[in-house]
Amino acid sequence: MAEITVLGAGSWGTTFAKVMADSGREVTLWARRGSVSEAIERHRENAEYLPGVRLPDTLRSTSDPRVALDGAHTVVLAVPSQSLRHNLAAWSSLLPPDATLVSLAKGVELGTLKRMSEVVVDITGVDEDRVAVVSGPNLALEIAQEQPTASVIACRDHDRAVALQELCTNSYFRPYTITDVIGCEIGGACKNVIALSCGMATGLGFGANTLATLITRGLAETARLGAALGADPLTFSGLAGLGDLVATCSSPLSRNRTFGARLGKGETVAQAQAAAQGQVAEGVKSCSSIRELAQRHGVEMPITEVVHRVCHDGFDPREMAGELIGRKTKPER
Ligand SMILES: NC(=O)c1ccc[n+]([C@@H]2O[C@H](COP(=O)([O-])OP(=O)(O)OC[C@H]3O[C@@H](n4cnc5c(N)ncnc54)[C@H](O)[C@@H]3O)[C@@H](O)[C@H]2O)c1
Ligand SMILES: O=P(O)(O)OC[C@H](O)CO
Repeated sequence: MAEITVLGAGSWGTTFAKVMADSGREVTLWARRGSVSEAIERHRENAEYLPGVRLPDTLRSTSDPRVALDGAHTVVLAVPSQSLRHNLAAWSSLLPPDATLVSLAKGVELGTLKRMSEVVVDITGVDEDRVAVVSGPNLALEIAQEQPTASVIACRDHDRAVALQELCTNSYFRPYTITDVIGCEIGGACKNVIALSCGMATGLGFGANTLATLITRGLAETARLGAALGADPLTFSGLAGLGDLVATCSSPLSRNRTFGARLGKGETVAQAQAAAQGQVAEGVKSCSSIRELAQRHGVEMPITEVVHRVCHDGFDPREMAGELIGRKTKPER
């Protein structure tokens, strides 16, 4: 049906489909619910996720994955991390041979502790050179409003990353390429957990010093995990590391930061979950898988540890500061 297919019509899937359509490409967006694809076709709007954003006429939408995937040379996966395996298993036989598979999800799978590109390889059996990852300071609504933004495309196959870069470069979206898939994915997954901690700090009434402390030490523990997994340390000072961390930890648009702020103000996890209205705050689940991954590799991640305890063990966010500040003193690096 189109040269590019985006599977998942949430905030980011819809926005990334718009980015590629605005880059002059034919894009089909698959939505789980027929009502969403019909509304996009009829009204050029995905009102639930991006109210007020007009979608380009060249962006088509369907709820039939067979129709969506027919003839695509690039398939973009835009469903939440913990549902990727299940969804991809259903789509696997429909994937066109040789298509580039692009992951937008930022998380680490519970149980397997795999990054999203590893899940893609696991399910489809494709060579890892065919899998690309997009990450960076990319709050969907700002990009949908065409605010200037940069991003990173990571793929072990540099030529494939450049080809994808050409497909999604336009007047408001500037993607860079890298080959460090591990660093890109670890940066994207960990920043959600650090954003939860920043949200908690904000909800508790703490100011800029606390936020800067969490962002900087959050970056340090993310980079430690990345190094243990074989990432390039420089990736963490780039858009998929520091860039995404700063955007997510500072913006009220971030679902993770917002979720954390609700906890900091005294809401329960269930209340914060209900307030999210089905939109995914990936860090709530990934704090557990990242913590386990860190333990497996002997990496210390104290902020992730505390976030996990708040989200899953009933730890009171008001105790968070004492817990982190009261740790044994040590050199900065
Ligand atoms: N929203 C952003 O600003 C943004 C930016 C960059 C990356 N991301 C990442 O992109 C991924 C997708 O995020 P999003 O913002 O589009 O999420 P979202 O919550 O807005 O929507 C997710 C989409 O997946 C569908 N979905 C939800 N659960 C599903 C399931 N179990 N099976 C099949 N489909 C399901 C929803 O119907 C929706 O279409 C996440 O990993 C997120 O971290 C989001
Ligand atoms: O809304 P969040 O917290 O899922 O963050 C969105 C993007 O990942 C920011 O880059």
